[in-house]
Amino acid sequence: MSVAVMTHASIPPHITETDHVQRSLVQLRSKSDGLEQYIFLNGLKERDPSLFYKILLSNMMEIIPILYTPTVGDACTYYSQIWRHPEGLYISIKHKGHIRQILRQYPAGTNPRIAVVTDGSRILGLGDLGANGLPISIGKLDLYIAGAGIRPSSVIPICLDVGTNTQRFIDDPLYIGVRQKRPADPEMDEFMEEFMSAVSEVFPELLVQFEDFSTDNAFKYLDHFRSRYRVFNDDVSAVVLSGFLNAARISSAASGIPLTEHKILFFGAGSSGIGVAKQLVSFFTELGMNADEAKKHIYTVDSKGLITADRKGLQEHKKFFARTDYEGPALTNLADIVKYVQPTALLGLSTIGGAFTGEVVKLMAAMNKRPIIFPLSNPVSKCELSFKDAINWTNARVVFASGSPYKPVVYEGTTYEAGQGNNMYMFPGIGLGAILSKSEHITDAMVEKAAIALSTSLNEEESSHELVYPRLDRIRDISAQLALAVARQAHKDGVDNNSVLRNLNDYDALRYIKGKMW
Ligand SMILES: NC(=O)C1=CN([C@@H]2O[C@H](COP(=O)(O)OP(=O)(O)OC[C@H]3O[C@@H](n4cnc5c(N)ncnc54)[C@H](OP(=O)(O)O)[C@@H]3O)[C@@H](O)[C@H]2O)C=CC1
Ligand SMILES: CC(=O)C(=O)O
Ligand SMILES: [Mg+2]
Repeated sequence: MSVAVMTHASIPPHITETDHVQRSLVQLRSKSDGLEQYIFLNGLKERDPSLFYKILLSNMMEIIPILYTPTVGDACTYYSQIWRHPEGLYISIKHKGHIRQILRQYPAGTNPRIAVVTDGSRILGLGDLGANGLPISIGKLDLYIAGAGIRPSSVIPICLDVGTNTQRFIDDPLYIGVRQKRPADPEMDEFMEEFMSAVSEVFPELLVQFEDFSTDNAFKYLDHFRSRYRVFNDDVSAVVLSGFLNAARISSAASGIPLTEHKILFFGAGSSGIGVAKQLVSFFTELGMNADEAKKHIYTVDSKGLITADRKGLQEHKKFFARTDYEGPALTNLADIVKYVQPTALLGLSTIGGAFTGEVVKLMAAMNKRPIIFPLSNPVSKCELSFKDAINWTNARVVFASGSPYKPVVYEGTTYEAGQGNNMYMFPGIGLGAILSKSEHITDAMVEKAAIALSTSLNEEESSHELVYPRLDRIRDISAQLALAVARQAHKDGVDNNSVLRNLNDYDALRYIKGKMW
């Protein structure tokens, strides 16, 4: 119950809604530890949801890094220890065979529209956290609410509790999940079939966002379900294309190298690295290149080094970008790979904190007037490069965006701001656009158009500061623009079902979208 409607005599006379917002913020700020702040906010949401959302909506820059990356990484790591009350849904492997019945127990009369579903197998860059992964789904949905105005009653965080391969959790007496190893593929595939069919039947209007599945399952289940259900995978569709386009503009202005001649080195070739690389190829093909030409601009690196086609036992998802033009001994050291490739852009989606060493960054700076360096792994402990080092090692010439936020850095009297290349800019708008256009599926083109809308959303002030992503406090406006782009593309792809939105001009469509925000 919010303070405004509290009438009980136990409420002191001088408690007003306005000062209670301030009081709650003071309480939050009195905690120096991020995890304690997370626990406080989590308790506030349980006690007084309307106060929680009021505080969230008016203090997004401060609160989002607690509910989301980086602090949500700690909340996941320690979720079994900090668990206080039920939130979200746990669908367990033990429910296999009767998942429909479990879902039907969800409170009657609610009509969830978006579920973020994780199986906890690759939470941020923290690995297999099993049932501790639920806060990532909760955090993403808080962003849908804050960033795109989705009603809190329309979201449903789900953790698929199928086991964990992290032995220390299985051995931990406080671990909240089932104490067993993850099932073999056939059993997991059956479980996922049953879950997707049940959840789509019980909640017919639901859009499902897969989140933080391990590489193979991320690709497999997206491919498997996307033409049958309303589903997308946030990690495969990460936010890099839009930031890269803005960064390339800045870098090209200094170097004269046109966009179509950039060379992009992906450090990390998992679900995100490969997903993002494919988006870039798709974008280059729209500029007139064929896919073979486009992929020549992209180099990928995994834990074994530069990915080349002659490598034995190469996983399926790595084959498309495997280089056929490298001859010589395997290149395993990143500095050697940078010397060989001479990239204009270095993107990190590897989960390896600090992997972009002084040597690597200085090489990038020696080769490029404005090197593009995006260390995108989350949370901060897994980020390949800190903003401070990036600025110092490049004499502030770097064009930078990281997955988790960094504070501004002062270098020789000038203050520089880090871009936050995080898919939090994308999924709220994609979800809103998909819901409002009532689209049956989320096509690649819808995601790509959202990325392009994001890249063109910078205002003059942001561009003049050479930002590559807009400021977070404009996220509502940005989400509306992305939702419009998504809805328009859904129509072109023949998957939308809302003729009202379809027939409005852009001005009225934006008003319509904003009018639907909570
Ligand atoms: N900023 C954002 O918006 C997003 C950020 N991310 C972040 O990206 C990271 C990766 O996610 P995801 O792609 O799903 O994870 P995956 O586990 O699918 O991929 C990780 C990749 O990094 C490679 N890798 C691991 N160790 C090394 C190493 N020592 N040297 C070089 N490469 C290495 C792996 O190699 P191998 O294949 O050989 O195992 C694999 O290709 C996570 O930290 C996640 O938080 C993800 C989505 C969005
Ligand atoms: C941001 C995100 O989705 C990730 O790091 O996995
Ligand atoms: Mg993710």
